Amino acid sequence: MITCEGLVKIYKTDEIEVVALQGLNIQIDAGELMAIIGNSGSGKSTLLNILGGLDRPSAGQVKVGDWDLLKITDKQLVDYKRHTVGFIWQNNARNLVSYLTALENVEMPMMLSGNYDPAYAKQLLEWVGLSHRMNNKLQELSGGEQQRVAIAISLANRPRLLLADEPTGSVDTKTADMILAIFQRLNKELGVTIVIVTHDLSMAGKVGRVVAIRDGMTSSEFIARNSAMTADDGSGTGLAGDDHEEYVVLDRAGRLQVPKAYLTALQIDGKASMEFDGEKIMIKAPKVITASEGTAPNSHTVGGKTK
Ligand SMILES: Nc1ncnc2c1ncn2[C@@H]1O[C@H](COP(=O)(O)OP(=O)(O)OP(=O)(O)O)[C@@H](O)[C@H]1O
Repeated sequence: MITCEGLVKIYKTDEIEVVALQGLNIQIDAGELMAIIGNSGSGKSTLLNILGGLDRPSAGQVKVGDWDLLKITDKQLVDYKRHTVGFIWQNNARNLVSYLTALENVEMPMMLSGNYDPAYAKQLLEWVGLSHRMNNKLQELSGGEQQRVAIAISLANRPRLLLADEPTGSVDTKTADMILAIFQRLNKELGVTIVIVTHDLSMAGKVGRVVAIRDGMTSSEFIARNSAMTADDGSGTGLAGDDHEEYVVLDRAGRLQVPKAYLTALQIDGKASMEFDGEKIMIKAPKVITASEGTAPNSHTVGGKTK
């Protein structure tokens, strides 16, 4: 459903340019429920905003279904946001109207977009487990309940893709589990593709695939073997355990990102030597060549003279 290839996003301000995404590749299948993790500033929200049509890519390829988000016109983008994608933020509930009921809050955007469907509004609140709180004013609901109203609203336009940026960032563990269970149900029963950006490793650990972003590029991927992944292997993500297999991501040109911790441990800086023994590829610190050792290993001789 989603294909990003060599995706670049550059933010330009008066004096500086920030390269938020530098040639990111990612493929997300229709009907997938997956998570994106990464340190602060790695480009997660930038990616999500581009996929949600809130921000424009600078270069590369980004396709969602039949939509090409690099070439899309402003008018088509409005259509895309209205019909294809739903968005959930950490503090979504802030955008809700406190003196309206939960149901009225779901109905209102439906009315504004000309798709008023009261039966569907009720069904959405049932899906998020709030049928008993439908007629309560928003201010009477807890933070977690308000976030569930926000999830119901994000589905009001029947999107095929749901993007959630830190959806459990400001709720307790029990509510976070409940929100994840709602996502799992929506994914299974409605077939909505769901992409979650999160810092919450326990949440990431409960989905089938997790993609780690580092410095604006996809660096590694964790695929579930069984269910949960919680153990920290020291690789910096805290995700690889017995339950998930970690893979390094290679782009089309064969480039990969080597974790900084590995490079530091081997004091590799700028150059490395690479060997292939028929089964494995080994990356090592370059051999230090002293004057007494003579010719450098990467030089070659032509016509008897060293070049
Ligand atoms: N509107 C903007 N203008 C200029 N720079 C920006 C803008 N938005 C993001 N950036 C920069 O782009 C980089 C990636 O930011 P982004 O918000 O995508 O990271 P993130 O991984 O979501 O971080 P966090 O987890 O802290 O939200 C950062 O260096 C950030 O400062």
